[in-house]
Amino acid sequence: MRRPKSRASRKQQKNNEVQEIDILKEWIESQKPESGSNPLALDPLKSKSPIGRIVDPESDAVSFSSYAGARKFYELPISKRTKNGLERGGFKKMTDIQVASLPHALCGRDILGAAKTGSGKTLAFVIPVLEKLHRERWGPEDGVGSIIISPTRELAGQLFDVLKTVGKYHTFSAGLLIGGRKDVDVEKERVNELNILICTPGRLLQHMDETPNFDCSQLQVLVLDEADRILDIGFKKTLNAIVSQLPKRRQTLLFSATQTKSVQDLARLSLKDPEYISVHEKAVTATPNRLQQTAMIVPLEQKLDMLWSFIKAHLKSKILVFLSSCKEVKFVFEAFKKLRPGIPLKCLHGRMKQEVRLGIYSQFCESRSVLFSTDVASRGLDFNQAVDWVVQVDCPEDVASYIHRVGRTARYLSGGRSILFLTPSEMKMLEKLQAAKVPIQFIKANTKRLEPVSKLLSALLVKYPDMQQLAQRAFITYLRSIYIQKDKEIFDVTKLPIDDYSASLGLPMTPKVRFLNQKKKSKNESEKSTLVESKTLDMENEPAIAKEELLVEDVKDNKEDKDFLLKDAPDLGEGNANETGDIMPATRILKKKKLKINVHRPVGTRVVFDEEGNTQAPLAMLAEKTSGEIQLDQDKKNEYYKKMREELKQVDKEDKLLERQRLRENRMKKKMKLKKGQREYDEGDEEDDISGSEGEADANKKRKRSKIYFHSDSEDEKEEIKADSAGINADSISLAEQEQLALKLLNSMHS
Ligand SMILES: Nc1ncnc2c1ncn2[C@@H]1O[C@H](COP(=O)(O)OP(=O)(O)OP(=O)(O)O)[C@@H](O)[C@H]1O
Repeated sequence: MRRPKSRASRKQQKNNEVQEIDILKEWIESQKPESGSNPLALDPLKSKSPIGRIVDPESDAVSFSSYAGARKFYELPISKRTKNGLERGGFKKMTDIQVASLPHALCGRDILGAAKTGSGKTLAFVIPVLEKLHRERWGPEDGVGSIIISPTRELAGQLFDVLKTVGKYHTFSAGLLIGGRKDVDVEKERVNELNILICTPGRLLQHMDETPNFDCSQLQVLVLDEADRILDIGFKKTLNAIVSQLPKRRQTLLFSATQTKSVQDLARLSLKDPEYISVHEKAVTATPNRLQQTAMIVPLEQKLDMLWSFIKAHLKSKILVFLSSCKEVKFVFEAFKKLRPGIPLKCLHGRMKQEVRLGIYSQFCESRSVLFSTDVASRGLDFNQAVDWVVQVDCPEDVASYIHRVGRTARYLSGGRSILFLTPSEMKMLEKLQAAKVPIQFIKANTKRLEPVSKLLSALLVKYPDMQQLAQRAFITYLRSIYIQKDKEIFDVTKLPIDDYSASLGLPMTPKVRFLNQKKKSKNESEKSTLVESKTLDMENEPAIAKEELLVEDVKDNKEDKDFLLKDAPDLGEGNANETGDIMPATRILKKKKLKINVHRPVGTRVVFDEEGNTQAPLAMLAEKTSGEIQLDQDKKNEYYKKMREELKQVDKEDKLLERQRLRENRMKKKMKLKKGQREYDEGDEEDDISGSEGEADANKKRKRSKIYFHSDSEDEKEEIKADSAGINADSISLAEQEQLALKLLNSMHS
């Protein structure tokens, strides 16, 4: 048991510390590296040279060792507390980025640091943070002294662990502020007592907006890890709002494997003559040397076959698989889990609960398994036991994204391998990677060893109706992810074999993809071309059953659509949740939500009941189970579809009749409105207005007209909704009367 320290020894320790701080300050100031110099280019210190304060015994003259050429942590002007923490973490020799940046950062300069993935950038900013606050003798009453911002919650958690290790012997208080945690009220009570905050942008801004007396006015050091990501358009508004509340006099450290050089970005952070430290700029490759990278063409419809075969062939490996959407991750995970490949499977994406996310992350750190993930795991994460393989099933959005994804393997001194699946239309990506110094080898897929999985998936979808929904959503969100990509040289949704892709997921019919139809429509309008369309996009000619039964783009799906839009939309600051899942503060103006009304929805899901009254998937009734396998008789299936088509045709006929009648009524209403004139309409509006002031009444009117946004399938329906929202009561006049009136109107117009 440790004996409590006596008052005298505590006093002695304090004096020693004050002395140490004075020496550190003097040492740092006297041996500052020249601004713009590269410490990595200097010769290392001689092994037996004295370190720190050197007193000449003869003349009593005091000098300090040069720290710019330091290669080991103990050669740096840092406190004993930090040195002990580093030793505890097993850190002795510095990595290149640490050698190059720490001397500049310790003397208070702003840093723009770039180095390959897994090269030790975290310590390059954690050490200066601890040292700055230590030298300033920061205490609990001083409040927030440093803020470290990370783009994802998992990465923030990991940074917090590093801070805890290296800062173990310091007395600062530190807090992890990330979205998705329920204890925000507890956080609010304590956040003002914390000295170091590690946070995701959304949660930090939430505290700035909502926590009473939240004060960052004394901030000393701001750190942006994965700086290019935090500075990009997705976080733009949030970051601008954060920075506007921070003092301008501070040190700013930016680190990433793919650093931003945009002057505009840097201006937003008001950096002062930053040191641009890019240790691997002249390196032959942009990725770690121990990483073996391959790419191969995999047609879209074979991706799952290839992935399944790959997993089956690497059952003893730790594999990280990247897919482009949460719903794809969910579907592939659930489907492969049911097919039991013989290795534990896990999945990670931004729509999972925070505790589950952290649980999965730490489980994957500990064990050999396959983790299916979105880009939420692409940056910064350092999985304890090395990842053997990174498999990119869906093409990354750009070169930077590729570099971060593959960077989850081959970290520090370990090796690793990666494979990228490219569809034939995505081959341009290979050129872009090679141009960006990514040494990637193109290989041919060995199709002989391919284990087709789509038939198994079809059977699964019949057996588990929920899986069918998941597959449909995966299908649509994948197409949408391609559709919204910025780089149209690589991503062209019109080149995808969507029917084959749908079949490869086990889907019996290709789901309707509304945004593709819209794209098709607008293309036709702009080109004013005749109706020559590729077969793959001709969804209108699909059998009626495909339209009705498999229509899956419902309101729920809009959530996922947002997920994708986050990638390139600047709306992170205005939506409710970003990829990190952070809740955006309510004080900002919320964008008016477009309400999607799916006119087909009531018949979108066909519910069939078995004899006991349980719901069943329509095709499940036709399936037969022979020797444990589920089989569908093709004739029965065809017959079933034929019957359904006929039924639907009949319903369709009736619907069309009704629809025509409704449209006629709408046209009448419109003309009526025109005739009655704006004056009458305004009067009606004023009657409703109870605001009292003219200005407000005006604003109210505007609001009334623009408040409701509808998204409907047909222009006609939009017209109908607009008419209704303009307050015209369709019941107040009969159809016959309306027709008569319209005729009169027309006659008077032509006479
Ligand atoms: N000086 C060092 N000595 C030994 N190990 C180190 C040293 N510096 C860092 N490491 C280890 O190297 C691994 C990668 O470090 P880190 O996570 O900081 O990389 P990074 O450059 O931030 O990567 P990324 O770009 O992917 O975020 C970690 O496991 C870390 O503990």
